[in-house]
Amino acid sequence: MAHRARDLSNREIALHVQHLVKGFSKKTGGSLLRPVHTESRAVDDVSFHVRRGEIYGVLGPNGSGKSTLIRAMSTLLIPDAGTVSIFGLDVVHDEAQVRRLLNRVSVDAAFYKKLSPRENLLYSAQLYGLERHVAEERALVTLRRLGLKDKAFFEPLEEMSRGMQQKVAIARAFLTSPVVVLLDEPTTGLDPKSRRDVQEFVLELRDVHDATIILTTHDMPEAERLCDRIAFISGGRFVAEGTAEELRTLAGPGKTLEDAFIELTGEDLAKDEEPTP
Ligand SMILES: Nc1ncnc2c1ncn2[C@@H]1O[C@H](COP(=O)(O)OP(=O)(O)OP(=O)(O)O)[C@@H](O)[C@H]1O
Repeated sequence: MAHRARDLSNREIALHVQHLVKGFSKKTGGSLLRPVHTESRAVDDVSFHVRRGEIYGVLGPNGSGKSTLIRAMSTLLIPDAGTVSIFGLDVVHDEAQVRRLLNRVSVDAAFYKKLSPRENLLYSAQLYGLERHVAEERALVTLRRLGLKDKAFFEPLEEMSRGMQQKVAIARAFLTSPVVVLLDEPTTGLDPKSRRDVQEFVLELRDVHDATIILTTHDMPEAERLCDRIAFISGGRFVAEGTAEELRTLAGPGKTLEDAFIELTGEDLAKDEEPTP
């Protein structure tokens, strides 16, 4: 399951996050007319870099800041402080150029549910300025690769399982052949077959297309299988970073990645995990 660490030290830096902070204001008391708001940091001074062709995992429990981090990296949220750059381009100042290099896949992907994957993907292709036949061919190749039957391409999305919809979201993200891919919990809630299809696709993206991938997960075996390096996030902060082996070693001889996570964050990831169907 665990793979040997690859040496990526001579590769260029694809993504560089420096002292990133993003907070949200929440109503914590007061009255209807005089509410009291408190600012809490969902991402609290996070710094890391990812090299070209690397798969970097951010592992943390519910509410630890994973999605906020992904959204800030993908230009959807403006950081309160700190910077994110993709191949030297700043995600805030060079947003249009960054969007050509990067795409995000998340479970909250918006689709026209009464339309088929084909119709949804062709609509997105039009927004991206892609030619229809190029987009259709690319989407079909990705969906077949992810194990979706051709006939599902023409059925309404609302009739599809969550796993199938997630595969369509992945195919949409790849219409533009992004060089940096942000995958926010790509396999959460998927059945074992779909989970494996998605994981194999992620490895193929790295090996065949030289993509740089940042993924968030709750799933320890997934992080060990896919990621070159892993960061543990807790309360919006990175508490440790390294290869799975380095993180296990931090916890001591004979320890698992889960032991390391509990020891370093004081939290138990297993309590969040959705039962595998
Ligand atoms: N739009 C928002 N407005 C207010 N608070 C928010 C918003 N988005 C996130 N938060 C808060 O920020 C914190 C981090 O949330 P985030 O969704 O980034 O965590 P997560 O690790 O992705 O969780 P999950 O695994 O459940 O998706 C939480 O306390 C959450 O309530």
